[in-house]
This record gives sequence, C-alpha cells and structure tokens, in this order.
Amino acid sequence: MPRIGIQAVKGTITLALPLIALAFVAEFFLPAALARLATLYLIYVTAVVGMQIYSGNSGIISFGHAGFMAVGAYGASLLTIQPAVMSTSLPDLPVWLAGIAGGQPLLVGMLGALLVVGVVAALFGLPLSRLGGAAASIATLGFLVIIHVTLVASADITRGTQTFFGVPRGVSTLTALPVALIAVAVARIYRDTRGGLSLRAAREDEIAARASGVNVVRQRFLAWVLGGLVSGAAGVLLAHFLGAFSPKDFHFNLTFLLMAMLILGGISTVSGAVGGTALIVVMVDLLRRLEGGAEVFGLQLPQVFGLTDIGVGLVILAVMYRLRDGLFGLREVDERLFPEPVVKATPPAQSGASDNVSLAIEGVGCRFAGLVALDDVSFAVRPGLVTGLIGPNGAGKSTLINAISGVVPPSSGRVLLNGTDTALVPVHEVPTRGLGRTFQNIRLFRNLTVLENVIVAADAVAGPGEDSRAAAMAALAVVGMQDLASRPATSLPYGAQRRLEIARALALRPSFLLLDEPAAGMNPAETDALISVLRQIQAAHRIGLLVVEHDLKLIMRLCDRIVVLNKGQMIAEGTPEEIRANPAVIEAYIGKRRAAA
Ligand SMILES: Nc1ncnc2c1ncn2[C@@H]1O[C@H](COP(=O)(O)OP(=O)(O)OP(=O)(O)O)[C@@H](O)[C@H]1O
Repeated sequence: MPRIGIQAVKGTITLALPLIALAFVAEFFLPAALARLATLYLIYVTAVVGMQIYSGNSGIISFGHAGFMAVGAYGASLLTIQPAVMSTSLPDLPVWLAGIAGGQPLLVGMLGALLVVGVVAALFGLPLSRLGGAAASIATLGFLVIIHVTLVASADITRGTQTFFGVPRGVSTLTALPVALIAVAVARIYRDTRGGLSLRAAREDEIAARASGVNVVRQRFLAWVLGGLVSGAAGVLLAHFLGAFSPKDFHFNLTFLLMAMLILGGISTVSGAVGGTALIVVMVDLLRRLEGGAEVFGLQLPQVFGLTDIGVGLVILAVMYRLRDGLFGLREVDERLFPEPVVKATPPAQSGASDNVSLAIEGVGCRFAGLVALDDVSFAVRPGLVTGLIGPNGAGKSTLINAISGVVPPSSGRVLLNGTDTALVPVHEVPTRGLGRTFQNIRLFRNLTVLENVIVAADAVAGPGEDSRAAAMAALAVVGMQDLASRPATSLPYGAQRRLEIARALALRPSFLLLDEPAAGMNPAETDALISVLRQIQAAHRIGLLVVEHDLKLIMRLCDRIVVLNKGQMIAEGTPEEIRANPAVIEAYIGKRRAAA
C-alpha cells in the first residue's frame, strides 16, 4: 500500500478544485470554442502531469512522453474506430487485429491502450532506468524516435504517415475532467509516497540516496511506467478529441509544447505542471490568432509565420532567466498554503545495535588504475565502541569508508557485515543491513526539507505500518535538530548540515556508523556539540562508530580504539595511549605534524 499522507490529499484537493470549476464553467457557460480550449487544457494537463511524475521526481528531462501519447492514441483508436469506416481507412488490417478492432466504447479503448502502454513502458524502462542524467534524457529521445518510426512503418495498422481517421470524437470537457483529476491525484500522491520521495532524493544526490537505502533503478522504473500510463491516457483523450491524427502530431512539436508547459510551471511540482500548462495553452491560443493575422483595435496585423513557437520559446527563456525552478518553484502550492505541522518526537532511550553484530575488514585492497590506494587492510569495528581511523592526506581513509559501505568495491579482500560479504549485496542494501555512513564532502538532498532528508532513510528500513515520519523526528531529536525539520536542507549552516547527515544515517537504525570527517569545517563550539552527540549515540544506541578525522584532539577524546593508515597500509591499531606511543605512527603522521609546528 502506498503511503497516502494528509498533505498529498490536501494537495490533490487544492489542484482539483480549479480544474473542476473550469470544466463546469466551460461546459455550461462558455462558447463552444472556449469549451474546446478548456478540454484541450485538461488533456494537456494529463499529459504534462504524466511527464512530471517521471521527470519531476527523477530530475531526468524526458523527450519520450509524446511517444506514450502516440501509443495511447493509436492503441485506443484501433479499438474504438467506427466500424463503417474501418474497411476504408484500414483495408490491410491483420486478421487477428480485425477481430477485436472497431466499435468498442471509449472506456474499453482506454483500458486496452493502457495495457499496451504499460507493456511498452516496462520493456523500454528496464534498460532506461539504469541510466541517469543526460544519458537517460538522450535515451528517452531514442524512445520517441523508435515509437515514431514504428508507427510510420506499421502502415497496415496505423496508415503510416497518412491521417488516421474515423475515430469517434467523444471527448468533451466533462469526459476529460475525470481523467485529468485521476492524473493529478496519482501524481500528487505519488510525490509523497516512499517511492516518490526516494526518487526525489536520488534526483538531488544519487550516491547519498543509495547510501540511504534507496533502490534508485527500481524507483526510476516505477516512475517511468506510472508516468507513461498517465501520458498514454492523455493520448487516448487527444485522439478522441481530434477524431483524426497522424504520427507527426505526436512528435517533436508536441514534445516541445509539453516540455514548455512543464518547465514554465516548474518541473519539480504537480502544481507547476498544472499551472504551466494553463499559461502555455492560453498563450499558444492567443499567439496562434496573432500569427494568422488578427485584427486588434481595428488594426489588421500581418501574418507572422512561426510567431507561436518563437513566443513560447521567448517566454520560457525569460522565466528561466529569472526563476530557474519555474513559476511555482520547488514546493507544491499546498505545502505553502497549508504546511503540515511538525510534531516533535522523543528520541528512543535505547535502540539500535545489539552485541551480536559484527563488521570485519579482511585484507581489503583498492587500486585505481595502477595506484594502490589500500593494501591488505584488516581490522574489526566493534559494536558499541568508537574506532578512530586516522592517517595523513591520501592515506586511503575515505577509500576505506567507500569500500566498507560498498560504494567502491574492494579490488581484493572482503568486508563482512554480520558475516555477509558486502560486495555480494546491492549497494542500496548495505545500509538497510545495518551500516549507515556520512560523506567527507557533505551529500544532502539539498532541495528536500530537513525532515524529508531523514524520512528517506527511515522509509528504507520501515516495516509495514511503521511511521517513518515519527522515526525521522526521533533521529533529528538525537542531533538536536527537531526545530529545523521544515527548513530546506540547503538553507542550513555548515555544522547543522553535518549533523543532518548523521541524523539521516541514524534513521537507518544502523548497527555501525561510518563518519567521514564529521568535524571538518566546524568551529570549536560545533565540534564540542558534535562530540556530545556522538557520545550519546554510542551510549544510548550501542552503535559501533568508525570515525575518520584529521582533528587528533577529537580522535583522542572520543575513540576507544584507533586504526592508523599510511600510504594505503595499516601501520598501527590500538588504544589512544598505544597509538600516541607508537613510533611508526609518530614517524608517519604525528611526528610530521609536530615537525611542522
Ligand atoms: N576514484 C579515484 N580514482 C583514482 N584515485 C583515487 C580515487 N579515489 C581516491 N584516489 C586516490 O587514492 C588515494 C587515497 O585517497 P583517499 O581520499 O582515500 O585518502 P584520504 O586518506 O581520505 O585523504 P584525505 O585525508 O586527504 O581525505 C589518493 O592518492 C587518491 O588520490
């Protein structure tokens, strides 16, 4: 069951009310031309919202959603085409298809088409979801081209480049409305589900999302299929609104229009999709009139070829110049109007690891194109104790943290987490098996709130019916950040950002926590606060900590044991006193510092 939060319900209602009002006014009070424009708007809302589900949450710009509309349009039209014209328009229809084609009601056409859209989306989504960023965007362009070429080449079924006609024109404002409302509800609810939130986290930082237990590939796949189905439904509506169409109606021009609608409103929100679509539909209608040579205040304007496209392009340029996140920004309208109250939680008195857990590093080596970053490193991180990992710059500390957490698989040796070799489990499963981490260069989900940052991790380990929000608030309470819960992560001061990373890792309920330079960039007061937080975590949660730090005073104050690396090799392991007195350490590390001082 997806999580349907109060906020998502508020958001759906906030967006649905204006659509319902528009549809009824258009149907009963507006002239036919404007009612048609309102219908077209509702169809485009459905299409753009489908695109937003994938692009808005994953951050991957899609050129492919017009392709889903095409599949929906042709798939449904084959089922609903008027039997009287079928033999004329599709004389070469294969026998197996002729048996089921034609004469079906719109609803049957819609369901049949969505089945085909779902299969197509799943087949293409399998490889696509393994890609991110620009590579994924280019792949969606490939998807559009493949769909277009397939439609043109399948002339027996689609009439190729010729117009497909004879489709019953049964879509009015009141037919398009329920589909648009379902689309908006699906998109707004999806945004706040575990899947939607974790995909938004991966949009912000894929590595941190995986380290927080997010299966990025799976979430991208689900959003692609869900968004495809919604845009496919818009294609069904458009086909039955127009009555006749050809493959070029679902190609680059439509793609450009859909992208303009989404980008103008703001790709990150469903509100942006709904609002941006309204603006572009109105603008395109006005510009088309002007393009054809309209009369304004008695003055006959000349025809201007391409005015519509140029106008839309210029408006997008102007909005992007001033507002990079679009007119509606990064938060939904409902999140601004009716923010969910933050309910404080008490940190759990006793939780986390038991003593029956283990983290063993056995002969781990890492090579980067000939450079030996780590060589045969072996030690154990003990539950409930703080182990320090020190060494001069370039000693291999961060590489070791990456190897332990599965981000960089070891070239040799193995890391055993509770007896399981971490190299044999997917990277996103290592955190859910009890290993949290922070990063040397802070990796937060910058455009999510503080609370959302932590919920992503809490979701990854939450059982059915468990309240991730309360768990996340409890983790924030441990680091003293409950009051900042609704702030965007990016607005936090540096020390708070580091503490937030720790809270996010804690929300995984880890047995072991790897902290990569947690005090870097902190002032002395922030460092003291950090030490007391780490002590509290150690005492109350019995988590085994592995702390990489250059601040030797902090290491000596905090750690029960210390491991020293130098040039990729482990040169010492022992208590702080033993390390202080170790000649190899003094020579390789502490001695150098003293000499420098
Ligand atoms: N992805 C990579 N590709 C190539 N070389 C790398 C890579 N990551 C690390 N190295 C190299 O491996 C060595 C160890 O780097 P690492 O960052 O682990 O050291 P460190 O002890 O954490 O250093 P610092 O204290 O400066 O952060 C360095 O020589 C570094 O340049």
